[in-house]
Formats: sequence, structure tokens, C-alpha cells
Amino acid sequence: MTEVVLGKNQYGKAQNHVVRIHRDTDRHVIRDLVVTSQLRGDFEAVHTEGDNGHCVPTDTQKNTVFAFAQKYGITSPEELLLKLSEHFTTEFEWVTGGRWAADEHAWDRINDSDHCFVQNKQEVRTAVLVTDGEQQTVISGFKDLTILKSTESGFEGYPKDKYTTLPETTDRIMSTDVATRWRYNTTDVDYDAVYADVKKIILEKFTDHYSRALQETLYLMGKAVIEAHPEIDEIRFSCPNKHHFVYDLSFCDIENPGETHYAADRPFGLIEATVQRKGAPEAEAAWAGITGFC
Ligand SMILES: O=c1[nH]c(=O)c2[nH]c(=O)[nH]c2[nH]1
Repeated sequence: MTEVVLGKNQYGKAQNHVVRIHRDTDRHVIRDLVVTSQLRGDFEAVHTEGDNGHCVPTDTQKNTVFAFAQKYGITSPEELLLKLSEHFTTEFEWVTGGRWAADEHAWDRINDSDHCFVQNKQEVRTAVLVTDGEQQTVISGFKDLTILKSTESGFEGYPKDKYTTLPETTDRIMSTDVATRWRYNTTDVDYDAVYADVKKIILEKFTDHYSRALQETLYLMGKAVIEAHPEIDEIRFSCPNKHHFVYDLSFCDIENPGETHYAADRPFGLIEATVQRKGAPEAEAAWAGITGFC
């Protein structure tokens, strides 16, 4: 007789798009989040016996997201996720943890208007909270932040074999879409302030050195973040190297001294790296479900 057992499981409502307008004063504030709630705990009978006695409906999870956005407001994505976790793990004794995630789309004021906004497409902010009993791990980040430096980047000194055609260069375009996630070692964080500072550090680091490889630049960015923020133990990057090739216009006798480029959309280099605080405990389980990082 073949025997089977239920393995790891979680369930909930994915991608609840909640737009909360804070209208306490005439100067409105908008927070635009896509929130996913997933519960973990004793859901054995739901799966193996068709007994829904423990099955908090995904519909209820959705309603709770919207109710909490209204009741508590949205101070930061991370704080909303912490409230949801606290609620589900205390309201239902068989819920021992879960995974809550949010993507935030930022809006900027139009001409400093109190109530008119233009969506800021610079980057999407990300937040994940994993609760396992008493253990809570917050991983924040962003994706799709496209940046480019038009000089102060090169690539040389690499090994060459019979398949190598790439010319060495000390002056090239370097461009990438930054995707990064950083893991906090505490939940006692001013999440919006740290987010703004980490983004600032990453952008500043991009500008402040001659880059010998995208790998070096990512490492310098990560190092600067860990050094500036004791509450962050680990930061990961996944960054395409968006190649820009100087277009050879010699066929029509036009000089092109590194000015007109062919921006190839594929293939692209894919550079991924983690920078960690030395000696800090790892938290691999919290990263499960976060795709696209090594
Ligand atoms: O910054 C770079 N890193 C690489 O690993 C690499 N490989 C390559 O062909 N060009 C580059 N550029």
C-alpha cells in the first residue's frame, strides 16, 4: 500500500490591490499596495479530510487586508504586514505563522498639489514578512529601478580563450534594472526612513567610483548598506547588465567615438550577489518564495 502524507502548505488571497487615501487633512496622502496574505499552521484536516473547520477563507483574508488599511491606515507596507500577521496568529489558535507580502507603487504630487498625483514609475517597493511562531523576519526591497552611467565603467583583465571576442574597454556604458532585497534583524524599524536611505545609498554608490565590473559595483552598494544600517544583516541583488554596443558606422564613413549605441534587450548579463554582515545568523527559510535571487 502506498502511503502519502501532507507536506508543507500555505494558502491565502494573492494580490489584493488596496489604495488607501489618508484624508485627515486637505493634503491627502496616497499608499497604493498589492498585498498577498498566506496562512500556515494546522490545516491537515482541510487537505486530508475535507474538514474546513480550520480553513479561514481566503475571502476573509482579503477583507481583513482592506479592513486593516482603513482601520489602521498604511504607515508603511511592512507595518501593515506585521498587523496582519499579529491578527491572524492571535485570532485563530491553529494559525502558527504565515507569509505576507506587499508591492508598493509610489505616487508623486503634481506641482505639489494636495490631491493630484502622478504615478512614480521609478521602482516598485517590495516587502515580505514571514512569521513562524515567535520568529518574525522582514525582507524589504525594490525592483525595476533602471540606472545608467555613460562613462566611468570598464571591463578588462578577464580570461580569454578561443571563444572570446569581447574587446577590453575602459570606457563603456553601464546600465541595469536594480532588483534588491534586504533582510532586517529586528522588526523595530522606521521602515519608510530606512527604505529611503537604502535607495539613496545604492544610487550614490552607483555614481561614486570607476566600476571595473557590475559585480564590483553591486558589492560596493551592498557593503555601504550593511555598514550604514546595523538593523540590516543581508542584502541581495539581481541585476541585468544591459549591454550597449557602440554602433559601427564606418560602412557609411561616419565617425562614432562612443556616442551612438545599439541597446540590446537580450541576451543580457545577469549579475547576482549577496552581501552579508559577517557572523550574523542566516535566515534561509524567510527567503523561500522570493524568486529571482541566487
Ligand atoms: O561588468 C561585467 N561583468 C561581467 O561578468 C561581464 N561579462 C561580460 O561579457 N561583460 C561583463 N561586464
